[in-house]
Amino acid sequence: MQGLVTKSTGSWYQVKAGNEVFDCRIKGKFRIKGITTTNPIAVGDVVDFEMEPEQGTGVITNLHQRKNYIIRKSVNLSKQAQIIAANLDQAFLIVTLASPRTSLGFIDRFLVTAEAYDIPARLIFNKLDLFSDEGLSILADYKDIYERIGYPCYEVSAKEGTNIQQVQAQLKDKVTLLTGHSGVGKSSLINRLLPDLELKTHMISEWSDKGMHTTTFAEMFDLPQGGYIIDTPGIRELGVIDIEKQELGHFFPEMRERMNECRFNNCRHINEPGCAVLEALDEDEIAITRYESYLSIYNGNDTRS
Ligand SMILES: Nc1nc2c(ncn2[C@@H]2O[C@H](COP(=O)(O)OP(=O)(O)OP(=O)(O)O)[C@@H](O)[C@H]2O)c(=O)[nH]1
Ligand SMILES: [Zn+2]
Repeated sequence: MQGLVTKSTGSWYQVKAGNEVFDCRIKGKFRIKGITTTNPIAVGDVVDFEMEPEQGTGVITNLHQRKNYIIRKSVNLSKQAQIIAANLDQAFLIVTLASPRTSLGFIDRFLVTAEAYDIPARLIFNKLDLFSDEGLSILADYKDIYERIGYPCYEVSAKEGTNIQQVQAQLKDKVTLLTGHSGVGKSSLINRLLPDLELKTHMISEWSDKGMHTTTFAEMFDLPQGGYIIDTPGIRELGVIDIEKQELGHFFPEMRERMNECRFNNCRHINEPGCAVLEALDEDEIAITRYESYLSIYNGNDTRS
């Protein structure tokens, strides 16, 4: 049978085929060229599996080719990576300007990651109900920075249900990763998007009862209007295997579209004469905050806030 992996604990996989869901394990080795992963199969994967009638569980026998996948780099130096999810159509970052504040550096690192994986990205500004007039004006500036370079933005209040339909409309028939650092209201927003939340809590406790619960890396939820959202509990930041310094500018759309005009084709856009990026920066065509993020990533400053 062919199915879609909707949840993974590292040793057990929940596989959806038609309207049925099966608990499956892996047999044999699944390797991906170039990286060593701690989990060979992830949420969003399409797999073939066979049922074992005695146990009532399945065995995954084949992994279908992935359109894309995102990973989390392990914190140690073993170069091991964990695949968080596969076959994404888009990724949404939930951000807040206050309580807690998402830094622009954090937003920009997320966007660079999405570009590196070639996954369209959008930003959701949550907690709209808390905004003062001053906050609203900052929000307008931020929206302008990001929409100008091709990242659609939404302003919502998960608490009050404001503008949730705009987000919902974008999710229809797509596989969407939702992410954001702790406290931004990701769970509250998911609750809004999945009216049938009882299902969510129910599934998790059922797995724990069966003793299958270890760490949940990611979980996929059916949307009532069609499509899926992927939640990544406890994952603060997405990792990219490796971005070469020379490549970094390609992952900033506003730099990408100008760098062919730089005098030197190996321009780093830092202090080179005839740099089209620096010129655009001078003329306020490129936001200074975006350029600062470029420099920060380029220099390997890993300030995570
Ligand atoms: N005022 C306001 N508070 C919100 C809104 N959305 C969420 N919150 C509050 O923000 C806090 C964090 O919300 P959660 O939904 O738990 O956030 P989370 O991103 O899932 O955070 P973690 O559970 O830590 O991962 C809670 O106290 C929510 O009630 C909103 O739109 N407006
Ligand atoms: Zn340049």
